[in-house]
Amino acid sequence: MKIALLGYGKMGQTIEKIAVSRGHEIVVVVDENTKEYDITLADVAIDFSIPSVAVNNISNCFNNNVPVVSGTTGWLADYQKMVDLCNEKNGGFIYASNYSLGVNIFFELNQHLAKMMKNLSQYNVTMEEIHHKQKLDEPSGTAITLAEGVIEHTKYNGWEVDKATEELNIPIKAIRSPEVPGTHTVDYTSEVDSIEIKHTAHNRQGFALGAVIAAEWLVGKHGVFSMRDVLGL
Ligand SMILES: NC(=O)C1=CN([C@@H]2O[C@H](COP(=O)(O)OP(=O)(O)OC[C@H]3O[C@@H](n4cnc5c(N)ncnc54)[C@H](OP(=O)(O)O)[C@@H]3O)[C@@H](O)[C@H]2O)C=CC1
Ligand SMILES: O=C(O)C1=N[C@H](C(=O)O)C[C@H](O)C1
Repeated sequence: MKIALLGYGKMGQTIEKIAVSRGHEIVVVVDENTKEYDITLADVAIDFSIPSVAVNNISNCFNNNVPVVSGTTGWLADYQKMVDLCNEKNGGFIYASNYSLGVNIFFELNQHLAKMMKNLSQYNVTMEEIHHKQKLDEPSGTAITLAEGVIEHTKYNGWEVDKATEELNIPIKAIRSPEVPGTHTVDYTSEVDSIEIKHTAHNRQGFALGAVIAAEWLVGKHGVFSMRDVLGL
């Protein structure tokens, strides 16, 4: 498979190693300094860039009939626009806030726990995400997905960073600490006890492997998909 890497930072470089080890070829690499590139050289594009360019990168793929796996976070206000463009162009698209197998299992666990807590109004939910200091967005995309999972099944109807000013918003604490690849905690606390679920990434390999597996899965398909589709969860 010929791959275009849109974004060649911490993730782009990790993805390159895993993709090559699985027999794929990197035919396009794009970073901040790239002036022009031919996306049509690739069978699939993998975008791990920065929030301000993600929409442009993804649109360029759809406009050139190249399926795209998007891992960039912090641009989701435009997600529906990209879904519409994908459908209009009959393209192939996967966005996931987190591509690691472990986090996708954690997402399922989070939803299952939220369903069980549905009627237990004595518990208040709080979340915490910890990431390296270079991260541009907060809260993390993963924390937003976790919050959406809780909101779907409980009394909560929104989220806020740090402190919640609305009673039914989930407060998400975003901590920045050197070198942390990504740690997420969901906590239910009552007067008498707490229930906590936590995922800790030890490095970026899980994210990168998941993104390459998603790209392998997407080639030849048309439509908008998720990691649940890829992993058959
Ligand atoms: N979904 C998931 O599983 C995961 C998502 N992420 C997300 O992926 C994104 C990238 O993370 P990470 O690799 O750690 O970040 P980095 O800052 O290490 O890398 C970002 C890259 O984007 C490049 N870039 C800047 N402008 C452009 C442009 N116009 N077109 C293409 N690339 C550009 C930068 O170029 P230059 O180096 O020249 O500045 C850099 O190579 C973030 O949004 C992060 O939240 C991260 C991990 C997992
Ligand atoms: O920026 C990162 O590093 C990460 N970003 C993703 C997010 O925002 O959730 C995924 C992972 O936590 C690492």
